[in-house]
Amino acid sequence: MVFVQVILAVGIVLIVMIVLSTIWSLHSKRPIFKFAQKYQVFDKFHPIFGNLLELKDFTIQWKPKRKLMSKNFRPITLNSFTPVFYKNSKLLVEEFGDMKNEDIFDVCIGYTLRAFIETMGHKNHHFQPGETSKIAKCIDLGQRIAGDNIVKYTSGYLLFFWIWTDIMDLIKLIKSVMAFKTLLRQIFGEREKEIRENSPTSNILLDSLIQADRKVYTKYAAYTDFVTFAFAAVDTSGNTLAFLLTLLGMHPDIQDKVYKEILEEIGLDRAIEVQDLPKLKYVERVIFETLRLFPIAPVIGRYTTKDVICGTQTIPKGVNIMISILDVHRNERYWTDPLKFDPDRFLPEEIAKRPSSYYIPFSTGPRNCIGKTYALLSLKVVVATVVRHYRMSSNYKSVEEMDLRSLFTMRTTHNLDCQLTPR
Ligand code: HEM
Repeated sequence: MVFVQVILAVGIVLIVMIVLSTIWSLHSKRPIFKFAQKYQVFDKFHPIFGNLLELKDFTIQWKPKRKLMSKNFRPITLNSFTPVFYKNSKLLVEEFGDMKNEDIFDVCIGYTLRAFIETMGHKNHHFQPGETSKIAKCIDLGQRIAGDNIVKYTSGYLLFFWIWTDIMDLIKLIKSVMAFKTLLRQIFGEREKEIRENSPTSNILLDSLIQADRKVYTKYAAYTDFVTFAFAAVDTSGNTLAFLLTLLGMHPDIQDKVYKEILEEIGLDRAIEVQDLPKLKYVERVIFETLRLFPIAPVIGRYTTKDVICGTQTIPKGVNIMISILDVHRNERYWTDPLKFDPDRFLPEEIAKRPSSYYIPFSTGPRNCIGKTYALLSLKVVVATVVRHYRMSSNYKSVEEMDLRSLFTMRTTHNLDCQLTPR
C-alpha cells in the first residue's frame, strides 16, 4: 500500500480500480474501450517478458499488426484446425488416464500448448514425457513470482531494494520464462528454415509473422509476437478447461446433459468433425458459463489518451485504469444468484434480456481478444472428447471454495479438486 501511495504521489502511474457497481462505462457506450491503448502498469516487466502485447512501446504499429494477424483467425482457417484439436484431445484423454498427483491445470495446459504449436506454429512437435507439464509449471511460476512482486516491479524506485531481497525469485522468474521462450525460438527457427528452403505458403500465424513485411515487423518483433500469442493462448484456454471440468464434477446433472447431447449429436466412437460443432449448443452454454464464473483474464486495463467522461465523473487523460471482469461477472446487480453455475443463462432468450456489456470474458472494443473463436472451437472439441471418456467428480459445494489468484491469467492457489473416472 505504501508503494502504491508512492506511485500516486509522484504521479507516474495512477491506478483506478473500477468495479462494476461504480462503473459507468458499461452502461453508456463503453467509452473506455474506445481507447486502443493498453495500460502501462506492466511496462517494467519489459526486460523479462519482452514487448509482449506491445505493453511497453505502444505505437501506431499495433493496428497494421492486428490487421495482418486477423487473417490467420478467419473461420475457414480456424475450422481447418478441428482435426488437430481432436487429435490432441485424444492425447489429453490418455494423459488423464496416467494422471496421478498432477495439478489438472498443468495437464490441461499440455493440451492447449500442443494444439497451439501444431495449429499456429505449423509443427507437430514431439514433446518428451512430462515436458508440457514442466512448461505449464514454468508459465505459472513466472506469473506467480511476477504477481507476488508486482508493486516492486512496477515502481522503479525500489529497484535496488527489490534486487537485494528477491534476487532468487528474479532468477527463477527469468528461468521459467526462458524455458517457454526457448521452445518457441526453436519452432520459429525451424519453420523459418523450412520456408527459406521450400517457400510454402499458408494461412498459419507463424508463417504470416515470418513472411511479414519487415517495415511492419522486424524479425525480432515477429518472434516476440509469436511468444505473445503463445502466452495469450495457452494458459487462458488450458485454465478454462480445468475450471470447466471441475464445475461439471460439482454438477452431475449438468454433466449428464452434456454427455447426452454429445451422445445424441455425435455418438461415442467417431472423430469429432467441424460440422458437429454447431450442434453442441449445451456444451457451448457450459463454456460460456464457465467463463462467466472464471473469466480467465480477470483484470484488463486501458490508458486514457484524452479525458473520458463517464456519467458524472471524468477520468483525466494519462491515467491507467484497471477493469475487473471478475467483478462484472459476479455482480448481483447484473446476475441473479451470481455464484450459481447455470449454463441456461446463455439460452438465446436470456442473452437477449441483458446488455452485452455484462459479459466480457474476451473483453470488447478494438483490443479485444483476437483468439476468441479459436479458443471456443478448441474448447468445444476438447470438452466433447473428454466427456465422452470420463465422468468428473468434485467435493466442492460452491465456487467460493476455490481460492483464486491471478497476474495475467487466473487459477487457484491450490490444486483443483477434480477426479476423472473412465466411463
Ligand atoms: C478462454 C480463452 C481466452 C480468454 C478468456 C481470453 C481473453 C482475453 C482478454 C480478456 C484479452 C484482453 C483484451 C483487452 O485488454 O481488452 C485478450 C487479449 C488477447 N488474446 Fe485472448 N483469451 C483467450 C484465448 C486466446 C487465444 C486462444 C489466443 C490466440 C490463439 C489469444 C490471443 C490474444 C491476443 C493476441 C490478445 C491481445 C490482442 C490485442 O492486444 O490486440 N487469446 N484475451
